[in-house]
Amino acid sequence: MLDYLTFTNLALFAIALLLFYIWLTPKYKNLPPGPMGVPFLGCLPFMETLAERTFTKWSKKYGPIITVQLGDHRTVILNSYEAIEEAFTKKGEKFNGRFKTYFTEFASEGLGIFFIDGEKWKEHRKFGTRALAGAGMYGKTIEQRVLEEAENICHVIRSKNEEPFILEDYLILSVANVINGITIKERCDEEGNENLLKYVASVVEGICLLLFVYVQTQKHMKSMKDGLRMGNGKVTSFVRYFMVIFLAALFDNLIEQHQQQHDRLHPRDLIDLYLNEMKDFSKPQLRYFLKDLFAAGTETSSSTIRWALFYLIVNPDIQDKVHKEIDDVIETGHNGVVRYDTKLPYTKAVLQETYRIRTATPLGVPRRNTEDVTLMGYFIPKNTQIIPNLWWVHNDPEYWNEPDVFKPERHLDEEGNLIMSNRVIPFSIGARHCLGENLARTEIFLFLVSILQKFTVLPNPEDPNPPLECSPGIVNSPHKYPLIIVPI
Ligand code: HEM
Repeated sequence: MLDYLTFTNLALFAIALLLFYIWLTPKYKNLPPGPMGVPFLGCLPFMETLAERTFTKWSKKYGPIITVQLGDHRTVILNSYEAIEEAFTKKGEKFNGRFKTYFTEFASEGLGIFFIDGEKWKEHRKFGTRALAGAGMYGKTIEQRVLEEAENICHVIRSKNEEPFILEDYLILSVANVINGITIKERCDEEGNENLLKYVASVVEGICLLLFVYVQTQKHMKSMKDGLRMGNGKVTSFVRYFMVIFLAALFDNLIEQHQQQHDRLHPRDLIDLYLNEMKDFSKPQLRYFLKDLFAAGTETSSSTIRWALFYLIVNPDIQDKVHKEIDDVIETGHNGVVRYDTKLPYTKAVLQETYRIRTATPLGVPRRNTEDVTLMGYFIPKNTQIIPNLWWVHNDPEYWNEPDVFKPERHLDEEGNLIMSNRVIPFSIGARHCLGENLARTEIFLFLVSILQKFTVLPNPEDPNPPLECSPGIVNSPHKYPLIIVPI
């Protein structure tokens, strides 16, 4: 009898909860169609590890733009180039917001550039675009900085004497040091490198842990403490390095040094420029701005270089062609200087194919529409989470013949000239596309060419197949794999 009563009470409670949930959920007419979810979690229980694949599956059923409830968040997935273009380019003004979650607010405190919007974003975006191009700074050009770091990587490779080693550890530092050079003038010394390595490692760890589901369910956490205990304390250490130790200690010291030595007429780096140009200077805002540049620019670029090397290992004929093109074009042998505008169409096609086949951020970075808007005939209420499925744009067989095959030739015309396809959009599009796109393209190209100008990248005999599977998370990074790199 008691069991029967308990069961009835529980069932009534569940029904009441369900009705309450349905009552709470706002109803809109003409939303893009999509799958039904379950109360509170929405569609999260039906997601596979690689969210981009699940969205693509649903899109095949419901159309190129779909509504998916992810935990608390009403989300619209843009699953075709046309949908992304209409939203981010043609109606860009309305889609330039960033979607805010409990996590984004906690990680940014509403500062920096990545997670802000409105006038403050516009001002920092304008400033950041000029600063990352080195405009208005004294000293080396961006290209010189990148080439110095690329040379440094080549020294490291030589020092390994053809033994297998993990390139990633050095690559990520070199890429971070390029940003260092632009933002805080100096390359890190050995001690600085250690700090930087710890910081970058924790960012990477954090990025991997920020799996889709985790980000989407923040509101369901009992408390922040519970949230931070997830992942065996890794999230805690990530947050500690990310926000407290590294940010406050390193960046604040640097900002103060810059303030003391400030020479208005000779800005050396981004901090000097910031002190010169930004009307309402605030140390925390600058600290988070610097943090965003490091966090956004390290793992993405270094992963892309590693993917390119992995694909060249499994396609030695393609690597031979790259070597031949570099030899033919850069006349003075292995010490010849390469520039970003050096005409290496085949090598650039290899990179374009790498950007396509292993999209660094398969789902971009979620945006938010700042007002009610109609998109492809559907209504999208203000403050909806908007996710572009960049991975599918790069892998849709309607546009890419055999999308799983690495074919640089698909990006070349009959005369061997590079075709810049508007369907390869790893940096996203519109006014809020990647702020570091030019810097990233320059460093990825110059690092790759500098390495292949001097070395051949070989499979490791102990494990001849580099891991090519996509990894889940915000950034699609390759797994660690010891490379053997030998002089030509
Ligand atoms: C392969 C390398 C990279 C890829 C694939 C990449 C991709 C992206 C993507 C997809 C976004 C989101 C854009 C959007 O909302 O539509 C983004 C934003 C951003 N990226 Fe990158 N990125 C790379 C490298 C870099 C580098 C080197 C930097 C700077 C040092 C950088 C700084 C940023 C910043 C600051 C944002 C936020 C921009 C804003 O909100 O206005 N990225 N990136």
